[in-house]
Amino acid sequence: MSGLGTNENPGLIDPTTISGPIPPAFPLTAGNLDKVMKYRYNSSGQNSVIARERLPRGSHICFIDTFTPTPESTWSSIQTSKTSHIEVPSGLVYINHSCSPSIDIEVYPPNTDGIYPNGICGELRVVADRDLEAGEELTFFYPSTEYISPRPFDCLCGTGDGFCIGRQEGAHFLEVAVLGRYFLNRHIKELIAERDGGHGQ
Ligand SMILES: C[S@@+](CC[C@H](N)C(=O)[O-])C[C@H]1O[C@@H](n2cnc3c(N)ncnc32)[C@H](O)[C@@H]1O
Repeated sequence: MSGLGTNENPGLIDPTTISGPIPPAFPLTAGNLDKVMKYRYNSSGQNSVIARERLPRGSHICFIDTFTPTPESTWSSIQTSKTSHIEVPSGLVYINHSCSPSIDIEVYPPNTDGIYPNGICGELRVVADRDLEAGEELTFFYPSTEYISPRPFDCLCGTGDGFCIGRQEGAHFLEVAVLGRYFLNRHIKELIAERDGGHGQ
């Protein structure tokens, strides 16, 4: 998620344009997300999403079934293949980036007609190596979906020097040694392999 492109997500306000809390634009009841998550305004001045209940590592949280294809990457879009992006007009847009994420987002690419089979373009799962605790923020590693983020930002995830990537700009700007710590989507692995002359992950 990121960017300078035109935001086609009606009602969504860029948190960097206003100081202070902005009410979330979407009710969590849409898509029954309220069963598993709640909103919280966090200490970094960002809207965020937290877990309602503890969920075991690797478990399914929800599918992404409410989305709008968008022609270019924006500050709030998610990349679903080398060439496709979606906006999510739901509570999922408030999931922040972390260098020690609590969830993975696996995206499914559209077919050659730009259609997402079964109307689903991705799945949210708890990361494979630790449980998600009740009240813990849902975060994912943005470079796991984004190859080049049009609006980079200084990361406030707080995981500390030596682990936090510092500036989130997309996977293109990260070394394989760093990327290798994370779940990565297929299009990111392929783009990194192309970047590195076929010798990527
Ligand atoms: C789609 S929004 C996520 C929701 C956002 N917190 C909000 O309140 O609307 C993506 C933006 O959130 C901010 N953001 C997300 N994760 C961040 C992080 N770890 N550190 C700093 N800013 C972050 C950045 O401004 C980024 O462009």
